[in-house]
Amino acid sequence: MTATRVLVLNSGSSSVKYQLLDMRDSRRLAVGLVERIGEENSRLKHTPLTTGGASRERTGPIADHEAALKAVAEELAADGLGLDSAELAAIGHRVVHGGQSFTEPTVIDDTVLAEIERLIPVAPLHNPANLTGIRTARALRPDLPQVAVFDTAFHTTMPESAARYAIDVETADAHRIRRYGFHGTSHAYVSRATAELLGKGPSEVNVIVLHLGNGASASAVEGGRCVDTSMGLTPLEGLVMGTRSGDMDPAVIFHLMRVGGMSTDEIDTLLNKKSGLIGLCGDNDMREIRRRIDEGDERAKLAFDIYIHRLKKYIGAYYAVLGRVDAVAFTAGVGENAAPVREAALAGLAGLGLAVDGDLNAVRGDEPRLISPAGARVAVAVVPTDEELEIAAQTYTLVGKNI
Ligand SMILES: Nc1ncnc2c1ncn2[C@@H]1O[C@H](COP(=O)(O)OP(=O)(O)O)[C@@H](O)[C@H]1O
Ligand SMILES: CC(=O)OP(=O)(O)O
Ligand SMILES: [Mg+2]
Repeated sequence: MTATRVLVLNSGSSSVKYQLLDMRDSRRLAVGLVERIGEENSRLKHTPLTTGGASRERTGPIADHEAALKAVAEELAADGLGLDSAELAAIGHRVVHGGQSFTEPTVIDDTVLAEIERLIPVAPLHNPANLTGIRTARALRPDLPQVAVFDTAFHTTMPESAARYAIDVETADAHRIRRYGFHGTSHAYVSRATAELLGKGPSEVNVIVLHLGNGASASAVEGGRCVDTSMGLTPLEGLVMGTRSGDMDPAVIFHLMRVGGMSTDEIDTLLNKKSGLIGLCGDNDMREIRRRIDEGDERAKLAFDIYIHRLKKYIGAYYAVLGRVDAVAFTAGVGENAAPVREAALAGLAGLGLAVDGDLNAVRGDEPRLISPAGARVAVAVVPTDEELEIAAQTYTLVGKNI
């Protein structure tokens, strides 16, 4: 029997998303999510897709990522899809920061683990969770190839003019300070799917991809290659996010230290966890913000307006970077679901050939779809991302090569 299954683990700071796929036809056998890890009210939702069985939920405290993965392994085993299966070919892991060391999916050994660990200071919310996922999976199946697929990989094609900060070159190089970019698996998948939606090959189109989840980033993709993206050394730069500030004058930090008396760690927490939408209005979920706006809440409205203003600036910037834009693609939790965000982000941009059709924008669905009016100069699309499928495909291709 040939092993054709891949388990994908996407470990976030407080969650794990997972999928088990059969790569003969990219079919999902099981999907699930563990959220609020480390809190009292953790939740595991597991959906087996082979048996037609209903989703199962576990609630109650799940202390850490190791406990989360063990619970996931138990749920899979209960459906006869356990990690001990001979049909499992590999486990694919999302790893957020690969620095300059990793530009391709990589089979994980001790050296690779050490490098992911070395990069923790530049992805403090993400790399530790990714590492725990890898270590736990390795302990459960030491014989199986474990593959790391890096968020940063797709952005390594950025030219130096976009990747470098305008700071002293020697200092930057000594500390490997440059713009790496993140969510690359999503930007790669969505830019390709957008080309397909237009009936073209990836090399034929220029696309602005707006990945708007809890973390959010924009990218300019020219003929299938990333030429700029909004996140930088860490996933803090760029757009306004659920809990992160995105762009601001770096002198705000000196000011908070000198005048505000805050420590480095306090400022780190402020900008990564207590800023963005949650810092502006107390909520980071766009659904809740829209509900509050409908009730006339001024703070929620201001938070929304700041979010949209930043998004619009990046759309304009990447329009200029690309020169010719064939499509703008919205993706991830907010991009796929929040019609008012899409409408507001492109409002007033008809002069650039950008517009949203109100009726098409209101349609919900899981398939890639156009929301621009017929005959528009630039296509505007909603393209659901699938980081797990992309990670599975890259993992399976790499493992196939190594057999
Ligand atoms: N129906 C919806 N309407 C508006 N926003 C939504 C909706 N569903 C999800 N979201 C937004 O999507 C976010 C999560 O996006 P997701 O891509 O899953 O993020 P992450 O992978 O960073 O956890 C939520 O915080 C919420 O703001
Ligand atoms: C890199 C990053 O911001 O990821 P996420 O959106 O999953 O937090
Ligand atoms: Mg995400």
